[in-house]
Order: sequence, then C-alpha cells, then structure tokens
Amino acid sequence: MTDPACAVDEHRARLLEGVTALDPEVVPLAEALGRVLAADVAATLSVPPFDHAAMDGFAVRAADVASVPVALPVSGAVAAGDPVTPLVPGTAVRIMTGAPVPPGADLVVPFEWTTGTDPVEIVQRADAGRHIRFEGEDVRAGEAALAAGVRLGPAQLGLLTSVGATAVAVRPRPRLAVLSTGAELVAGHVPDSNSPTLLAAGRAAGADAAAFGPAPDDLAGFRALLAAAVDTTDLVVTTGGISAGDHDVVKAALRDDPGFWFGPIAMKPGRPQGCGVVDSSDGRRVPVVTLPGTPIAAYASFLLYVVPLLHALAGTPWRPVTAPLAAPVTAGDRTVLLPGVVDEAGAIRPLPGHAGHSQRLLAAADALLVVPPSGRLVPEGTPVEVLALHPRSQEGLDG
Ligand SMILES: Nc1nc2c(c(=O)[nH]1)N[C@H]1C(S)=C(S)[C@@H](COP(=O)(O)OP(=O)(O)OC[C@H]3O[C@@H](n4cnc5c(N)ncnc54)[C@H](O)[C@@H]3O)O[C@H]1N2
Ligand code: MOO
Repeated sequence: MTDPACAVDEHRARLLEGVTALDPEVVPLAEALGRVLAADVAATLSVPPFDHAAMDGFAVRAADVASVPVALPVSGAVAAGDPVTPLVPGTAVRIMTGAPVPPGADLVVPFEWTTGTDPVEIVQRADAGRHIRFEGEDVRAGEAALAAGVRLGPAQLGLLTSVGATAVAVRPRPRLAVLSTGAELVAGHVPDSNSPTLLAAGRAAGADAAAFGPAPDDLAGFRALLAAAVDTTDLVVTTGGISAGDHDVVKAALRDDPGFWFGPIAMKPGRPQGCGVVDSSDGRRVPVVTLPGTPIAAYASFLLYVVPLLHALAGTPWRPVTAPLAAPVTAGDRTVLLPGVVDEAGAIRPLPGHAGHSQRLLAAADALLVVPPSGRLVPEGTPVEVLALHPRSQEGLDG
C-alpha cells in the first residue's frame, strides 16, 4: 500500500511549473567565473590564431628531407612573437615553439632529430604537418565555442579569452533568501542550524544566499521579514512553522493565499511541505518554498526541491544523480531518504543506525539515498537517486 500523500516527483514538478531563467546580463570576462552562459558564444578568433611550431627545431619543406640523412643550409631564425618571412626552398629555418611557421615550410623537425649546426644535418624523416599546430585546428573563427547553459570555470574562461570574447551574456546568480522561523530560535533556546546549512547548500548550488531569520512566531513579524526577503531576492525558502501546531506561523500567514499550496508529501523525513509565489513591491513574482523546520527534513527537502529550482532560475540543466546500491534496502510505503556513504566503486551504502533525525549521522554521510515507495526489498546494484551532501561527496557523485 502506498501513502495517499502527494508524491515526491509531483511536488518537484509543481515547484518548477512556470519558473523561467532570470534575464541575462553582460559582464566582463574577469567577472564571469562561476556564471552560466545565457547565449552561445561564437569564436571571433581561431584557436590557434596562426600556424605555429609545436617543438623547438627547424622549419623545412618535407620534400627536402624525404630521404635522410640530409644536410640543409640554415637561412634564418624565428621565435614566438617574430613576424613571418617565407622559407627559401632547400633551406631550413631555426624555429622556436610558438613561432609562426614560415610560408613554404610544412614540417618542423625537432632539434633532437638534427645535428643543430649550420648546415644542419637531419637524421630522421617525418611527414608533412608534423610538429605544426594549424590555425583553427582547435576552434575555427565563426564556429560556436561554448553553448548557452554552460557554467564558466577556469577552462571555459581560457577558451573564451582565446576565441576573442571580452564580455559575455550570463545569467545572474539567483539571489536566495533563507528565512528560518521559530520563537525558540529567536529566544536562543535552540541554535538556528537550518540557516547556515541552507545558506551553504544554496551557495554550493550557485546562489547568492542571505539569511533573513530567525523570524518570530507572530504574523506581523514574519510578514515583515518575508516582504523584505521577497523584495531583495529571486527565491525565498522558509523553514519551520508549517505543520499542525498552534504557532505554525508560515502556514497561518500564507495558507489563504490562492497561489499557495500546503500539504503532506509521501516522504520521510520532510512530510509537511508548501510552496507558492509572492509579488515583490517592484512587480516580480518570487517563488517561496516553505520547508519543514526539523533540520534533517529541511536540508533533505532543500536538496530535493530547491536545488532544481535554483538550476531553473540560473538556466542550467538539472538532472537527478544516481548511484547503485552497495547493499539491499527495504523500501517503505513512501519515499525514504537515508544517509549513506559512497564506496570506492561509486556505490552507495546506507549508514547503520539510521535514527530519523540525527544531525550527527547526517554529518557523517556523503549523500542521501532517495528510496522510492514500493514496499519491497530493493536489491544491491539497483540505481537510486542520490542527493550529494556538500562538500565531501561532491567529487564522488557530481562528476
Ligand atoms: N500533529 C502533527 N504534528 C506534526 C506533523 C504532523 O503532520 N502533524 N508533522 C511532523 C513532521 S513530519 C515535521 S518534519 C515537523 C515539521 O514541523 P514545522 O515545519 O512546523 O517545524 P517546527 O515545528 O517549527 O519545528 C520542528 C522542529 O525543528 C526545530 N527547528 C525548527 N527550525 C529550526 C532551525 N532553524 N534550526 C534548528 N532547529 C529548528 C524546532 O525547534 C522543532 O523541534 O512537524 C511534526 N509535527
Ligand atoms: O518530515 Mo518530519 O522530518 O518526518 O519529522
């Protein structure tokens, strides 16, 4: 028997409905690290920009060195940065790595295959084209160098520089508000652990994240902080105050809003969930995701629901990451999220002693396994969705 509550995938789809990527902005390349390209970039320069030597040696005509050994007079020298002069047929030009290949030459013979003297004796033959990097062999001017949706890292910045780009259209980093709620947090009786966790998880997913909480359990106080968050960010995540208690302020403030949905999701932890849209004072429709307050439930729900939303705002493709089970797992009547560790083979094993709400256990885990409801034993080797926990598991699971 499966839980009658809404399914995980259904809720994920509801959250993503109508969400589009933020409007692009043009930034200098020096400020583009970590940003997501909003449009394809076509090369204005070829890479390499001209035919050049890949080795220090002698530029020659392959026809002149077809049989070896052969001695050729040295008619010149060219280094990187020098202008090009044509090769006199039947001669060799000393050439340094990166120097332009003289017109007429079609082969660079490395020093190691010669006597290095003048005249130079060439002792090993090679075909035309050897040790030359040809103009445009990597990227040809006019062709697409990078596609929209790519996140710019060190290699992408290098490529964009080589193809002549100096500024690029990128998506703004989504601005994420984390608004924790609870009188016990405001009073200092319980440390607000959701805020640092969700700020870190948001930043790891590419957002500019800021904390607005903790908000008190009174409507006016919560509404004031929510309005401030909505006015200055692109996505607001609240924690706590959404179950069935007398002081569940988030639900009380938003439940009558026609754009809001609250309800149980067939998952454990993280059963109570909610979402909707709030208008900012400058007329933007800002998604608001209301997560449960229990720290494990809040973090797990953030990874499951908010990370895909951040990808949608940033214009980056999102797809679930899977890993094979390292041990059989018994599925329940609803989706179960289990802390697990990744082994050397990349398989994931649930940590023993799962205690439902243990922050200590979560801190020892590489990832959460997402085990869908079936009520059956899921055999070892079955691929399951995994939610990587930043930063330990990033390499193992995101690559
Ligand atoms: N009668 C019912 N009670 C509860 C239900 C239910 O369906 N019926 N659901 C339970 C489940 S499951 C969860 S999860 C929690 C979620 O409740 P809330 O989202 O309203 O969260 P709170 O009541 O505000 O807090 C729950 C718990 O977590 C602690 N907390 C909250 N925020 C933080 C924070 N930022 N840092 C650290 N700890 C936090 C809070 O002190 C509470 O102990 O409801 C169950 N109840
Ligand atoms: O959804 Mo709650 O986290 O099970 O206690």
